[in-house]
Amino acid sequence: MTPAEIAPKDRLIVALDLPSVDAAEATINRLGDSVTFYKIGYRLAYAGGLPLVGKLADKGKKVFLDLKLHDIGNTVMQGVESITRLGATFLTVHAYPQTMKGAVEGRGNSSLKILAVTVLTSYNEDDLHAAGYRLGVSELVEARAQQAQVLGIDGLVSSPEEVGALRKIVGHQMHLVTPGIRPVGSATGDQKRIMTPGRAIAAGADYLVVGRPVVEAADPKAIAEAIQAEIAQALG
Ligand SMILES: O=c1ccn([C@@H]2O[C@H](COP(=O)(O)O)[C@@H](O)[C@H]2O)c(=O)[nH]1
Repeated sequence: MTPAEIAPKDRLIVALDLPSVDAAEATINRLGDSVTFYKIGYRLAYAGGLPLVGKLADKGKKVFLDLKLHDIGNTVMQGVESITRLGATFLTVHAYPQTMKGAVEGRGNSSLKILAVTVLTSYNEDDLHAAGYRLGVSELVEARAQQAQVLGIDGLVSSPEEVGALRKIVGHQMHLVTPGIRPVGSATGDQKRIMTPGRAIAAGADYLVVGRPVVEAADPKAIAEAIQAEIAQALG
């Protein structure tokens, strides 16, 4: 399936940033058939959440394993090789050349898709400067996208603000996945480069990652469905 063929509903990835497998399963049950794609990150993975990848896949759901790996190339390669057996659809690594090269080797011919995290959505120009980078956000995102493409990475994680420029660089061959999504009226939290769901899709994002606005809502299903409706409207 090309990114353009993804159904509006399947473009929402709900981040299960919850403290336990029980809490995650309760949220998954409340979301029911509405949500087809889940993200498991540090909080849940380190609270015993990795077996949930296979359980969700067995139920026909897709899983984005957001482990943001970064180590020497050989270690990344071996780690990714192990992760190919879990049943996830997407796995993140940080967009450093050795890391991306190792991840592509470890993924091999499996169905796992590797996403490179370009610049975290909680970073702005000052944060990058404080971390020792000379390039600004858009320059670094674009440079990393070019390296990722050459190395055979399957997709990119960026804020929706960079998606238009990224699409011009990588065309439709790579999945563009954007956290930093905030429906109108949602708290920003620690995110700095944000957009509403409709604007992110109009900018060209393939998938939107939404955590707190859904999982901390009084009615997560109603919020998820409202985001999916906004996605459908933006796709026209
Ligand atoms: O640049 C990045 C990369 C990953 N994330 C992850 O996405 C979700 C966003 O959650 P919200 O509650 O909607 O802010 C979270 O799991 C992050 O680890 C990101 O935000 N930015």
